Amino acid sequence: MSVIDIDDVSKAYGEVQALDGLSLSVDRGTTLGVFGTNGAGKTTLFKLLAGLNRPDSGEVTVAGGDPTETAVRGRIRYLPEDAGFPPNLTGREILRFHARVRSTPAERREHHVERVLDTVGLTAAADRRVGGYSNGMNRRLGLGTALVGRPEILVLDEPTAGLDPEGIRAFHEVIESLSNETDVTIVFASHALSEIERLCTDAAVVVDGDVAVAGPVESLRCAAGDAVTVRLTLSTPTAAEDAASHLRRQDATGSVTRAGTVVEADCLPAAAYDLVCGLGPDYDVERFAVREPGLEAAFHEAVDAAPPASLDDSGQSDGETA
Ligand SMILES: Nc1ncnc2c1ncn2[C@@H]1O[C@H](COP(=O)(O)OP(=O)(O)OP(=O)(O)O)[C@@H](O)[C@H]1O
Repeated sequence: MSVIDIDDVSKAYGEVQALDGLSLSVDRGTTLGVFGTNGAGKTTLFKLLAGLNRPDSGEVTVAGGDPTETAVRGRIRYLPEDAGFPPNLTGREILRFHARVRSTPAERREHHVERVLDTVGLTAAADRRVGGYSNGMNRRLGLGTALVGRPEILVLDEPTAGLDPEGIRAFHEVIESLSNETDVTIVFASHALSEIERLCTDAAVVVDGDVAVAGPVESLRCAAGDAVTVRLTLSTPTAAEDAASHLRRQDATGSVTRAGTVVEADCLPAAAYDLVCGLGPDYDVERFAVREPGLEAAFHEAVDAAPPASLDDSGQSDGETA
């Protein structure tokens, strides 16, 4: 059953058409990754979902109602890209405040705040002023505020942007446990396709204010084609060029490229290991790996298929501002 329905929605900022007839429906319990080019309209879409803006035309329905209505908005949590907090308050005080605003009963408030701190890994830093928090800690606190009061729908705008690998791992663990253990619906924007492949059941590619392609991650991956890329590392550039020439003569290979000691060849999955073995002992292959087609291929297909944005006299595309 769908919990988000976006029907033919458009939104402009002056001359800039940020969303252009976008439609999308999201089932309850889905973890949806939204990705696209810069300025494609993701943040604009998220603000509509969070009830912070209204569309110029079309309809946005979240949890059965209009997200600009207070009762519906209370079921949604939006974490913007640049969530900021009063620097003099501690993490615990900020979460307490959110718990109070969201009507968590007084007798359960402290316990709830404690649990949220634990979930986002901020227990040790709970009583420090957030002015001294690192960027990663700030992002985690932002996620914590979004989790207060057990929301039904989480809308997270690039929550891992600017985080170090440890911060990204901590965020991934929170999202994985939320999607495995609850039926919360999570919509998040990311430029990291590997993150979407790892965490999401579904993905949507937004291009020029519209959804270019959407569906289960697995289907998008399959639709992106069957070819795998075999990546070989040889001991010298000369050896790599010899191996590349050998591979180019094989019927099973598609495109073959070489850069330094690395050779990449496209082929069907079943042919990958035969190709490597076929190089035989004459070629000193130091390493090899097989990369499967992923969302990256689906993304490029969607972007390439979208009609080009028209250019104005200054040479800027009409989907961008200076
Ligand atoms: N308040 C605003 N005033 C004017 N133009 C805006 C405003 N907000 C967004 N835009 C424009 O609308 C378009 C869509 O912006 P939006 O922020 O939704 O894209 P995005 O996909 O989130 O981009 P990014 O990946 O770079 O964060 C862009 O051309 C942007 O410059």
